[in-house]
Amino acid sequence: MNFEKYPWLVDLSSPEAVAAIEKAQQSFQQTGAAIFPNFLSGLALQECIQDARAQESTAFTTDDVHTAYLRPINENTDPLSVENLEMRTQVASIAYDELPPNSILGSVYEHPLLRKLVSKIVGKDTIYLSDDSLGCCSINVFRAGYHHSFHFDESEFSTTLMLQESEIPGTGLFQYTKPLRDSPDDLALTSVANAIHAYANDAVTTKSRLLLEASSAKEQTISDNNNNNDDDDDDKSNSSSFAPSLHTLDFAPGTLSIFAGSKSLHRVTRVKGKRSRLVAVFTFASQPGFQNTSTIQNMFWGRSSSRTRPRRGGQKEAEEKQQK
Ligand SMILES: O=C(O)CCC(=O)C(=O)O
Ligand SMILES: [Fe+2]
Repeated sequence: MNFEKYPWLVDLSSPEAVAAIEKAQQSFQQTGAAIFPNFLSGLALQECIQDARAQESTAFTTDDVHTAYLRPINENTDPLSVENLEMRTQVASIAYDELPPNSILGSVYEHPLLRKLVSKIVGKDTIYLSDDSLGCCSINVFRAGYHHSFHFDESEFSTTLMLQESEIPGTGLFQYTKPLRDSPDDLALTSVANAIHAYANDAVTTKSRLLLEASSAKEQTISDNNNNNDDDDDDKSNSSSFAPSLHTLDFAPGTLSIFAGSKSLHRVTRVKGKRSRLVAVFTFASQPGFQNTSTIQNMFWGRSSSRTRPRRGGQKEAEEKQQK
């Protein structure tokens, strides 16, 4: 971690830390993400990039379709509903158990300070490392042509660390809406339909129901706007589609991003050029023992495992202490 750029990290109760955290909290709540440029730098960043490059060619590649909710098709709902709209994603991912046993990336993920910082920004007293032996801390590899369609994450809190940008600027962008819902039970159908309709219409093969949902959302938005004139800029709907605004993350190698992955709809646009886009994904949960479903494990790592994340020396004790 870059203690030169972020000296307040060593004391999160200092006035500097409180001010920086407050700013990040606001950004997280209003836009759906907070970023810390150069959070990792120098040799530590170089080592993470080297580990990622060493494994990228053998990482499992998914070329599959999924809904925005990353859930199986709901047979009880209209097949044309946006709930059942399947979009294509192509991405490779280096699983946690494919990283070297004592990787720097793993030690950043397990560092108690990172958890403390993320918990303050997402507004929780304590958050826990994921217990998923594949997806707790993985690296996304986006080769030329790869992209990740709009979705909400299964994991509650997502944190990413940019390692390597794609070669062609303006490609492989991480784009996200403000939080659209409070819990995974809320499908936020109208906002999701509007966003997909406005920004990813090429993904829509069967449009009729989506258009219907989007247009009913339009009516809803009009009446919301009539009742509420004090929206700030981010809340203003796109005038042509009434879709939630789409933000693009300002992402450079070493940038840490904390985003509301389970509440903000997000995607990665298609990558162009020879260099892969490499992004580490750290996942956290509000309860200990989180594991991804086997459907998600199979989709992104090509296998499923209920093994718990291996602990390094001292880690087991540190986590037990955290839970007390
Ligand atoms: O590669 C990224 O920036 C994040 C992609 C993503 O949304 C995910 O892996 O769930
Ligand atoms: Fe995601």
